[in-house]
Amino acid sequence: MNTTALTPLTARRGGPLQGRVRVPGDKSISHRALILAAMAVGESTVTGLLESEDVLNTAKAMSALGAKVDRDKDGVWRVRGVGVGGFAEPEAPLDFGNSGTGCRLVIGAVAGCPIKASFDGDASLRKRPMRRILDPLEKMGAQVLEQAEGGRLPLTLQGARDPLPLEYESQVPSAQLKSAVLLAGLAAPGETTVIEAEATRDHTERLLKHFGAKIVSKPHGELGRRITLQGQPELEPADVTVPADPSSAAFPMVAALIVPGSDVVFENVMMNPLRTGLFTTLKEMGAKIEVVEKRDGGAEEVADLRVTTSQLKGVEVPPERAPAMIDEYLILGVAAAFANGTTRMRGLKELRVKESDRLEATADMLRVNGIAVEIEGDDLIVHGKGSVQGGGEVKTHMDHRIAMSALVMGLASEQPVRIDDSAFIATSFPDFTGLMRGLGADLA
Ligand SMILES: O=C(O)C1=C[C@@H](OP(=O)(O)O)[C@@H](O)[C@H](O)C1
Ligand SMILES: C=C(OP(=O)(O)O)C(=O)O
Repeated sequence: MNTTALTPLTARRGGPLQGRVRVPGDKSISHRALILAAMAVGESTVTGLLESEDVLNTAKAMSALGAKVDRDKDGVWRVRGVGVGGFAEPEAPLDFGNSGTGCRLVIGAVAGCPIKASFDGDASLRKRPMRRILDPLEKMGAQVLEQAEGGRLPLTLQGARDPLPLEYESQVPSAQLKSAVLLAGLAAPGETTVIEAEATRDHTERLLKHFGAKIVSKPHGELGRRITLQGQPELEPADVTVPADPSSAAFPMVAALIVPGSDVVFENVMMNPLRTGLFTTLKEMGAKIEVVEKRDGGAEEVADLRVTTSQLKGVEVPPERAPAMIDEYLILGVAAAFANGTTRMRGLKELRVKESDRLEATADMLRVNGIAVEIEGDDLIVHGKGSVQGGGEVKTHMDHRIAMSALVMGLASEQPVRIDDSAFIATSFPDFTGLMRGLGADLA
């Protein structure tokens, strides 16, 4: 990513948004499909892979670790895997750019192999906590040879020669942490168990099953899961079809809700209940989101959704919903700004350790555009007035979701909204501006 030259972009109020769109493939599933295919024996295919910078960095890492990764002319990805424990030592440091998911999951996968590998990322990723995954991985036999302060990137890991299984009670609600331990556990004999107090997205579990692993997930306590993986399976190659990413759909969806006269159909959106917290919240706010058709999309249920402009009202968002919408609070902040009344979003601690401090960033994005916002502990409180003044310039802090949220806000605010840099949108949604312009958005 070229971080020297900034590429600002401005969103202006215009006509209604209308049309039928399919947003790109789910980012979480795309990373996992590549990693598991690289750990299977034989050739897997991935159709509908999200071809964004984050995912392409994972694809490069899989090649550097010895898998054969190719893209057909028709866009299908073919991965010839090396088997569990079979990664080769990479010649150069693995660079994950802006991607926490790619980096943490691959560290987990490498931790179970007897190789040394170095991991790095951009300035945003270098600030993010890695100790949360390194602690359990060290218990499984991996050794951290070099690390920046606090266990951050860049770091060098010696994977375990004889990986140990682990029973791990996770202290943070993080699917990346759960996945790192499970991927390391693939190479360990016996059972590796992750206990989470609050269930997080379960794509790793679903895909592990799809690739032939034995894995059982049971309820644990009121909100949690206990997930047990049988180690040392021979993963079978599989075909994965990636559904549309609900976290990407969130941006044009909120745009359709707040731009007067809009009517947009979103095709094939993944409806995994551990990802649809935003849809639930928007409906509670009065959003017209209609399920046109539901289908079984293989490992995940998918639906076509029709979204029409709606007058929204403020709501309270409970903390236990956070894992099912952890990446959606920025765009929910925009919806809340256009709602009538106060929206209180509770329990947002994890937002502080994403690509940026998203709790502060959401507050700043809204404040520079005339919205009254408070942060109380881990809660974000947005005082919506039914309309937004706009006119602000939003700092994006190398964070794609700030960039897209601020642009959506500008499509319905009285004055245009400008972002300082649109480059990082490419990490998760490379054709965001093209898709939005196709619906009628004024982005220039
Ligand atoms: O596992 C994943 O694919 C992801 C998990 C979440 O991160 P955490 O595990 O850090 O909560 C989320 O924010 C990220 O965009 C993708
Ligand atoms: C937090 C995100 O991704 P990652 O952790 O993979 O950088 C995100 O996409 O919002």
